[in-house]
Amino acid sequence: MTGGDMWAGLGSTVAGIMFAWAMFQQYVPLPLRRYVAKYTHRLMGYFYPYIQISIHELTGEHMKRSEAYTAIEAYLSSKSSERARRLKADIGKDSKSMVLSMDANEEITDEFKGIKLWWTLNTSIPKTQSFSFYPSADVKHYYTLTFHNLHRKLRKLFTNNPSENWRGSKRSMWCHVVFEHPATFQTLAMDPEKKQEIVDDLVTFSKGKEYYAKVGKTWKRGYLLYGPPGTGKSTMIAAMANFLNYDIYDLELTVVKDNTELRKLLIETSSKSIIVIEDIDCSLDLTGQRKKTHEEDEDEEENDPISKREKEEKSSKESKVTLSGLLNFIDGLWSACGEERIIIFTTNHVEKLDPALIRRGRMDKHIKLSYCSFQGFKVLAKNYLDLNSHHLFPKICRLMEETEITPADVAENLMPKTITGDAETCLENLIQALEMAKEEARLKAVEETKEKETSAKPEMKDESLLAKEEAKDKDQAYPKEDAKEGESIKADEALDKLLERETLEPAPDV
Ligand SMILES: Nc1ncnc2c1ncn2[C@@H]1O[C@H](COP(=O)(O)OP(=O)(O)OP(=O)(O)O)[C@@H](O)[C@H]1O
Repeated sequence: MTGGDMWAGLGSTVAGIMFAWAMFQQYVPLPLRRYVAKYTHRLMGYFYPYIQISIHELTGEHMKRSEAYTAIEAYLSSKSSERARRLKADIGKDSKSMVLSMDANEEITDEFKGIKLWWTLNTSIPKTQSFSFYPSADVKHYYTLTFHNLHRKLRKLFTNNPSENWRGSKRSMWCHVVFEHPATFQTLAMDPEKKQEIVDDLVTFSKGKEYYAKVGKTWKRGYLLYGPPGTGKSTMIAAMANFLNYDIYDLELTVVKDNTELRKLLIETSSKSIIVIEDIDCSLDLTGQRKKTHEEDEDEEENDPISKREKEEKSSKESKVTLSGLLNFIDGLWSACGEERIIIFTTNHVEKLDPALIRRGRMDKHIKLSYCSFQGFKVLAKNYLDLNSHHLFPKICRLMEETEITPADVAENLMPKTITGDAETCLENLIQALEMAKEEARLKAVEETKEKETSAKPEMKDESLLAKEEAKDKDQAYPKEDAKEGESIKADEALDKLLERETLEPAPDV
């Protein structure tokens, strides 16, 4: 086939397609055309793995300029002058400077959190004007943002206590950033069986839509994560979110004004999300609020006017969320708005929490995160040093049985401190840290025993003094008429000696 034949063949194919398209548009009824269009789009979707988002310049009934369009224009302004080939010049707001922006049908490549994006400025021309060469006032502009389907769902981390650079809309009480924590259940140092149990629980929950509907329960689940600092509570939340592909709402209770605001925040959370209240024991004086009666408060205030004023000032700044408000948040009627939600409380002091807050049904699963076990260490050794075994492992195992160390401390020691730092040095660092922890624990125990002894002694002395005073009182109240002065002095001396002996004897263990 010659080049000329090929071009002639291609030309007639294109003409054939265009003719068929014109026939289709003219003679096929609209509902059928729509039906065909719908399925062609779906089919195209399999081959075209990109997502496109259009942001139109004029929106709404009154065709007002969209805020989003203006924001994108401003955002792209500097990028356009650097990267676009065809630029549009305009006079700036101050009428002195020239503002450059991308021209119609121009494309700019951009990057967001490592994801490649394309911005295009498009024009849509009304059908009646399609063949006019002159710009028309009816020509509408819109930006198109294109990115790969893979990045369609970026997990988000929301907060109700944002710092300056957090994004959010004026209407929402939550602000967000893209959630990018790398933690997974694989990298979590924990006993494998316990870990598997949690994973199974999450899978059962996420597939439980019908089950929850059948038993008449809202599709939500509460987890209480408790344990000492550095045992992986926050890390586990991140692993859960990554595993389930859920967003996280990090609820800072101390900045929530009152129960009404708490309810509003709850309503604004989306499905497929984890709502977290970290350090719940520090967030609110929940136990105090319940136990302290009103009368007690009044008594205290009357006795101390300064404390009353201080309290008033403090309470005007502090959150007025109450325990009952929080209980309502977890399982009140409003908590049923939305589904597939997990609520997590974390605490370092589970014993401080009001039992009502963490009873089963509210916090369905209580997960204790504890000091690092040898199994946990092996996970970290694999993560940090790519080691499955080492001749120092048995020593580490023995030390871990003898002392307590958090996974955070183990992780810190397993991180090479220099570029040339090898696995052996890291393991030796860990052994050193374990030996230090063991020694510290021993010294602490000695210190505690001493403290117990000293705190027990004054008590005994006090009791003895009391006995002495009582005896004296008795003597004064019922003076023995026949007792001679010398005898009474002797009795006192004997009592003193007795007391001296008692205070010198070691105190019994309490
Ligand atoms: N179980 C664990 N598995 C893997 N890494 C862990 C684990 N626990 C802690 N770490 C490491 O220690 C760091 C601190 O842990 P994390 O913040 O999750 O602890 P926490 O229990 O939430 O502490 P806190 O109570 O102080 O908030 C993490 O960034 C992680 O690198």
